Amino acid sequence: MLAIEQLAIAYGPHTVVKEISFALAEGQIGCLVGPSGCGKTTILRAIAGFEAPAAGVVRLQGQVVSSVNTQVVPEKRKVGMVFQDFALFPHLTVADNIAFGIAKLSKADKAAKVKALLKLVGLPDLGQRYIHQLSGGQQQRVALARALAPEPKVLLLDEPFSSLDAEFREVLARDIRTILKQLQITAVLVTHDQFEAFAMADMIGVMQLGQLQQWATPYELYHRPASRFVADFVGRGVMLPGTMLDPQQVETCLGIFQQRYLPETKAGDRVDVLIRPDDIVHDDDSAIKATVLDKSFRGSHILYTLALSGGEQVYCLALSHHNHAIGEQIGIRLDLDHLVLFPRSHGV
Ligand SMILES: Nc1ncnc2c1ncn2[C@@H]1O[C@H](COP(=O)(O)OP(=O)(O)OP(=O)(O)O)[C@@H](O)[C@H]1O
Repeated sequence: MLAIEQLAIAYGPHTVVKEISFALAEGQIGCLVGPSGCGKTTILRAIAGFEAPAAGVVRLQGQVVSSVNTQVVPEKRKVGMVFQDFALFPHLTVADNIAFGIAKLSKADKAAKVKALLKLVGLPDLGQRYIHQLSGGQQQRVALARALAPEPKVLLLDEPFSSLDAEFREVLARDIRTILKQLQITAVLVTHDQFEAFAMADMIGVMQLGQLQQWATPYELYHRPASRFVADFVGRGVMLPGTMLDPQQVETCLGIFQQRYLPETKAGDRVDVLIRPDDIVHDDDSAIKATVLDKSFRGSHILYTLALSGGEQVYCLALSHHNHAIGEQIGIRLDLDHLVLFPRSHGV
């Protein structure tokens, strides 16, 4: 449905998007995350037709809509957009805002469509309100309905939830995902918030300095980050120093761990092992003890920051009835499904 192939975009002498490729099938939701200025919005603008590529191709439904030689105008692309600031018209009612992009339809068709969209986004009775009479979340639902009214094939969402409370953001992201899946709309979301990306996306692209570091499912990104940058950017975790005993075993202060054969490593190599909070299990019977440095209550779980005997710090996500005080020693063990290793960065 949407394919980006070797896309490069430059502003004057600065190439801000560098040979990026990814694809989404019909109804799939992709998400671009990365630090500020890494080129996420520029990619959305290229898909919408507002930026021309310096190299590469954008395809929609198999057809080239952007290349060095081709640039289909935005109105002809069947691409809808939802922005961070909603860009709703304050002097129009909710219903008129939604009908804005479907002026060509008959009055009856327009009314029927607006009614159906209001129902779809969960605001069936608010058509006659004005925008200032709505909450931020309701306004964002109206912005979504307005973007969906012309029946786009692809929907682009640029930080659509960033002005909403963190807690509410995830709920709205899940609701919008359900709506997009119901309509089988292909969508690309740009966000700073990885939890929002996890809640919404089938595929996530992590960008850095105009390059796509990894394009993968949320599960793969979290558990098999392709680079140290992705490992640091996605999810919480620490790098625990380790030494390779052979290409299949690594020794750390938490024990010796087996892993799949890594031909590029040899005995004696120093590595960093990625340890996520859910890799460390609280276990009173374990001989390995750690001191609670900090704790953060998360409802069902507590996120502990622990100091190991050698001074290294790790996180541990424990069920919240395992309630321990700061300064207390608790037993832990490492429960790794697979190891993620990177060459030691500082040569320590
Ligand atoms: N119209 C423009 N002219 C020149 N440079 C631009 C223009 N628009 C964006 N840039 C630059 O291109 C780079 C990528 O910008 P872009 O807005 O795509 O980043 P982003 O990842 O969306 O950032 P943010 O998360 O802060 O919104 C930045 O260095 C930005 O300063």
